[in-house]
Amino acid sequence: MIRVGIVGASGYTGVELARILSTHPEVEITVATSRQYAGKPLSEVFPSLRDRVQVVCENLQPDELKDRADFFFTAVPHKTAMDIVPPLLAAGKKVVDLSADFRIRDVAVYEQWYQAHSSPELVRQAVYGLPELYRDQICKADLVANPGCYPTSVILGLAPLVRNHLIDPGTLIIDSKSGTTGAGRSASVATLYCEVADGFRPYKVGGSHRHIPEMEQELSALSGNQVTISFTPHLLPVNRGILSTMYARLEKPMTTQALQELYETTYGDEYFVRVCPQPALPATQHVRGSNCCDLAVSLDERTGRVIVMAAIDNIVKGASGQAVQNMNLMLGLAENTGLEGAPFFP
Ligand SMILES: NC(=O)C1=CN([C@@H]2O[C@H](COP(=O)(O)OP(=O)(O)OC[C@H]3O[C@@H](n4cnc5c(N)ncnc54)[C@H](OP(=O)(O)O)[C@@H]3O)[C@@H](O)[C@H]2O)C=CC1
Ligand SMILES: CC(=O)N[C@@H](CCC(=O)OP(=O)(O)O)C(=O)O
Repeated sequence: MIRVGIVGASGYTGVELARILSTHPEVEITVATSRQYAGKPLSEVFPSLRDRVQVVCENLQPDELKDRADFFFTAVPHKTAMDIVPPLLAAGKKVVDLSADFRIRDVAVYEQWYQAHSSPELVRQAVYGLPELYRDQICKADLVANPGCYPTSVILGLAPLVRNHLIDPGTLIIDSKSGTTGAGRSASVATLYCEVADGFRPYKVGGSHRHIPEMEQELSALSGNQVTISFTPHLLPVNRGILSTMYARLEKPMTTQALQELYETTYGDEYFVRVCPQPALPATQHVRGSNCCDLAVSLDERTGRVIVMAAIDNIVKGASGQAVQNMNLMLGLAENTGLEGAPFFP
């Protein structure tokens, strides 16, 4: 069995990693960290893990952690991971970092949106962990930067159109909605029950969300030209799920059938990307608890705009499930090991 460590096990992505890894046939969780819950079994912090996960939370520094596992997930806030990852890599461990710290290849852009980077040399070494785009590099990587939740839905949704220059990127509008687990488990007024339940609101409007540079980086790489997007996130009164709806003007007229064939051809061999048959549309409840990304493409013939819809579970394909998918590739395991389960519905 491969020994796996979860750094930041007491957060929402941490508990989801523990849940997925608890039934993974090739790994065992040998260490889990949390400062607040040090000394407590993880199954006491999350009773959902009772009798399934035995590990006890510890408050450990990276130097104390490194001999306790062969493979690490860092599921801590951005700006924190950049100081935890380097000693683990120096000790010869492989790491999937769930934060944003190693996702942005241009350090100056990272520093503009986040803060000064303490390990810029590792940014160059990191591979962006979207397996459907970077599978070969991920297989050889020691450090994988797991994508953000919104970018996972958006990049998978737009890749076929952008790569083939079928849309005018200047007309791209991305409208995304996320469940509240996306905001993490720390207490804050914005995520109190009364602030979220029974309502629906946009936030970080006007190009201020920090996932914008990540999406632009990947869409620009696919296009070969700079892509600049309009992106508005919204907070849904549900625990899990992201639905992104993306609009752009087609460069030349296309039929719905041609668009459908493009998506089916692009993703036909992908286990986790499911292209909905026409006229079905994706929904967050159809991917819940799974590593699936459901896509649909539609044509607005009146305006010449194409509409792409993508649904994921933000803490599975948007975080911990994708992190395990990356681990499987990095360890030479079948990519879907431990992730084969169907979504749970209703
Ligand atoms: N939630 C989501 O849908 C997604 C999250 N992500 C990213 O994954 C990472 C984890 O997210 P999430 O689980 O939601 O966050 P949470 O806030 O729920 O959990 C954060 C975890 O990190 C630990 N932690 C916090 N600060 C520190 C620190 N300074 N040193 C060591 N440990 C620390 C916390 O435990 P303690 O305070 O007890 O030490 C906790 O276990 C973040 O970078 C986030 O941006 C990425 C995609 C989607
Ligand atoms: C609903 C909600 O608040 N979502 C978070 C994004 C989720 C996330 O974890 O993004 P990173 O991995 O890049 O930190 C937000 O908008 O900031």
